[in-house]
Amino acid sequence: MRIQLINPNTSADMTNAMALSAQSVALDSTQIIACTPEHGPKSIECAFDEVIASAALLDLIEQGKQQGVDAHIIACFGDPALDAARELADAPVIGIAEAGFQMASLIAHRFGVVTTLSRTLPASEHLLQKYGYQHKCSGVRATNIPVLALENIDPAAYQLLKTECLAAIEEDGAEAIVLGCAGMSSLVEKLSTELPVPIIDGVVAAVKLAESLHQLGLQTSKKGQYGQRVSKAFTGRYAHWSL
Ligand SMILES: NC(=O)NC1=NC(=O)NC1=O
Repeated sequence: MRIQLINPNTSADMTNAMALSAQSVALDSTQIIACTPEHGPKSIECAFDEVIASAALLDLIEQGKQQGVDAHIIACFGDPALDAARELADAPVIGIAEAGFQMASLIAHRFGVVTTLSRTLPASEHLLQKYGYQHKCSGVRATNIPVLALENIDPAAYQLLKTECLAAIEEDGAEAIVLGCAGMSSLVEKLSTELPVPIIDGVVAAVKLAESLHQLGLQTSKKGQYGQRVSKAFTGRYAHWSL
């Protein structure tokens, strides 16, 4: 199968790092097609970043659809444009936050989320409520590590991340941890050896969910919410979306 792995920010190094994680768990028969938008923010850390990134993200979804990919992964913890992408796509579209929550809910009574800037906490809390996992989450914690500081993370920042994970476990009662940023994907192995609970990265969780859906022959339902978008004209830079 072919999985389109979309990093919605424009940092190619981050795309490459998450592609390595994805490939490390993918079946031999799975091809990971990693892509980065040409336009948009270098990282997504607030509502403005997310909205701007979403337009280019949807162009990539359409590109993947035309290429006939078997699944799309939106590899940003805010799951930006996930519903819109599902209106466009026929293949499954998986957001890494939803994938991480789902995997955590299968192996722990309560899981914690440890993310980047504190201003992204409401977004994570919103997704927990939207997906129906609020009752299984022991709490969402921020490290205040900027997304791009996760690339080649320095020892002080890593220690900060580990400390928040330990606090989630010891103070909040987290029995598993979902890492709240695609940029943390390369840190799962090290954290897993140093922390007493399962550590879940939404990127690799999304890859395995995509493979399962493909093997079961399940695609996005086009009835109702994710049915074809409403036909209308678009103007200016979005004229290509006219339907
Ligand atoms: N919580 C986050 O900040 N998530 C993210 N921002 C990005 O640019 N990529 C992420 O995964």
